Amino acid sequence: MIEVADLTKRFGRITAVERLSFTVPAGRVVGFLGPNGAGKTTTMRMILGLDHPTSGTVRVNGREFAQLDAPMREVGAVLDAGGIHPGMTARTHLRWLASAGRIPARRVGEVLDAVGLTEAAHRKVGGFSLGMRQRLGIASALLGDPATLLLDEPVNGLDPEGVLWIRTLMRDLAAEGRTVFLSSHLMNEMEETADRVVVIGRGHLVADMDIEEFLRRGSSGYVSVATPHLSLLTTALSEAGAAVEPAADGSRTASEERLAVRGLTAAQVGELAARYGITLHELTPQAASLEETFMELTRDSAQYTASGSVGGSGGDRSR
Ligand SMILES: Nc1ncnc2c1ncn2[C@@H]1O[C@H](COP(=O)(O)OP(=O)(O)OP(=O)(O)O)[C@@H](O)[C@H]1O
Repeated sequence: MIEVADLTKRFGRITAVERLSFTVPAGRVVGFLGPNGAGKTTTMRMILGLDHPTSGTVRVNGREFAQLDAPMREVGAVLDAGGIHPGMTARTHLRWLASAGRIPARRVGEVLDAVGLTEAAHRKVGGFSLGMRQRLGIASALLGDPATLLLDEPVNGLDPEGVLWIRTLMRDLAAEGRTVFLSSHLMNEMEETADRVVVIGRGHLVADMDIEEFLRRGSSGYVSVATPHLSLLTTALSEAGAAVEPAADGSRTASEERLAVRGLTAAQVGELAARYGITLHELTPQAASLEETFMELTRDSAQYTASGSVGGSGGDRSR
C-alpha cells in the first residue's frame, strides 16, 4: 500500500504538487493520470525517496522509503527506461543491480524470462528498441520480487502486443496481492488496465476512485431509459435525486419515450422502476470514455498548465 498525505513539493517559485493526499491499495491496478506537468513524476519521485517533500508524508507499506530495510525487495520502479548504460548487456545490468540490492543472482534469469528477454540477454542495451528497454526496466523493477510496483508511462513506445503484455502482467501482479501504480497519459489504455484511478491537475487531487465511479462523475455518461410511463418514471427519478432529460437522439414511438438519466446507475434506475411497478422497454448505461471524463474534470488544470503560469499569481497556492 502507498499512502500519500498532505504532500507538497515546491521547486523555487513553482509548486509542482500541493496538499496531495491519496492511497494506493494493494491488490488493484491503480492508474495515475494528469495532464502534462500535473506533477505525476514529481509525486512518484517523492514516493521513491528521490525527491524530498516540502511538506507532507509518503509511506510505502506503512513506512517512509528511507526507513525500508531492503528497498528493492519492497518497491520496484521504472521511472526512466532510457537510463541504462548502452554498453552493458541486459544480463550484466541486472546482475549488477542484483548484487547492489543483495538479491540472489538466480533472480536475474527468472526476471529475464518473465519479461521475455532471455534470448536478448547477452545483447548490449544500446541496440535495444524502446519496447525492449521498457521490458528491461520492468525486469529491474521485478528483481527484488517487491510487493509494490511504480511505473511511469510503462506503455510508451510499445507496440500493441507489448501493450497487451504489460496489461496482463500488471493485472497478474495485482492479483498476487501487490500494489501496482502506473502513470499514463494514454487514457484509453488505462481504461483497459486499471481498476482505480488517481487523477491530478496542477498538482492537486481531482479524483481518487474506482474507474466506474470516475466515469459516472463525467456528465457525458448517462443511463438511457425507454418507458411507456414517462411522467411516473420522471417523478420517481427526480425524487431520487437524478437529473432527467429527453434523450438527445429524440427517438420515440407512440407508446414510449426515451430519457437520459444522470446521477444514478442503471441498476438503481431498474430497482426504482421495479419498486413503483413501472415498465421499462430499455435500460442501457451509456458510459463516457475515460478520456472524455478526464478532459472534462481537468480542463481548467490543463488550460492553466498550458498557459505556463503554474505557481504564478493566478493559482490557488495557499502559501
Ligand atoms: N527539478 C525541477 N525543477 C523545477 N521544476 C520542476 C522540477 N521537476 C518538475 N518541475 C515542475 O513541476 C511541475 C510538475 O512536473 P512533473 O514532471 O511532475 O509533471 P508530470 O505530471 O509528470 O508531467 P509529464 O506528463 O509532462 O511528465 C512542472 O511544472 C515542472 O516543470
